[in-house]
Amino acid sequence: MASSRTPLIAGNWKMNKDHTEAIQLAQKLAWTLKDAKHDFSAVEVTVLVPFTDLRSVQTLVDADKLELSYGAQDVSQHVSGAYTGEISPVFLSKLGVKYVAVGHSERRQYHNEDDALVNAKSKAALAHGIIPIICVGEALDIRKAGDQVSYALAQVDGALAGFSAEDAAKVVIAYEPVWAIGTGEVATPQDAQEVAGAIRVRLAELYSADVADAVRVLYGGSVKSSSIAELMKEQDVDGALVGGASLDPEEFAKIAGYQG
Ligand SMILES: O=C[C@H](O)COP(=O)(O)O
Repeated sequence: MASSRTPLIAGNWKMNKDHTEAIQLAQKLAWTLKDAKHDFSAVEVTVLVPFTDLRSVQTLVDADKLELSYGAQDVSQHVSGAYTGEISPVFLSKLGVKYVAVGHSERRQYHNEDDALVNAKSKAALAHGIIPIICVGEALDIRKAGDQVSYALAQVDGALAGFSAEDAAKVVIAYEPVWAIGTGEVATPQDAQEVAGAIRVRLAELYSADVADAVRVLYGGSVKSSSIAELMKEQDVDGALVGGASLDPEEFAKIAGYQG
């Protein structure tokens, strides 16, 4: 990755860990990172936790003055009102949330989220000071057809429609090929670079070289401590969105410490 961007290692806990388990996991992660003398200014670490864990994690982070940041896995595009079951970006902001995953493939698949909704949610997050981690990536049939780049770029175009350059520069984009999520089948570093590089070129076309340079592009899909270092050698891969391995604090801390 280029040195101007701070790498981000984000753990997506998905629908795992209740609020008491969340405290234990976040605490264990913080201790493990501390023991490893993790330099948060060199590699940022965040955990995206279930909504019901946020208050507990916030309390722990505040009480222990942890450098670990935290976020949510989804957000409503609305601020308030008759939207049963939705969580407002205002609520997340009040809980000190730094990041929110938007358009994860599991949301797209199980909740029919489309690019227009991803766009609206990303705008809502940014409007309340929360950085969206916008997820894009192709299913296996699209990869087999060789259309992975055009597919991901269309998702990026849709997610960023109407964004100012200033707002676009703030987002994080996670390239997560669906066929690599939870399957143990990690994309090769070259696969990750192909799409991450194309996303950066598109950002330069849509906005400017400065915006393209500012945006962090993560790779996600079966990332482990054994695969992260090679992925991070790629010029346009600026970090990882880690699912299963983020539930093991020692493994996740090793991923975050990939340089060491
Ligand atoms: O958000 C994370 C991704 O879906 C990757 O999950 P995974 O590391 O379990 O494959």
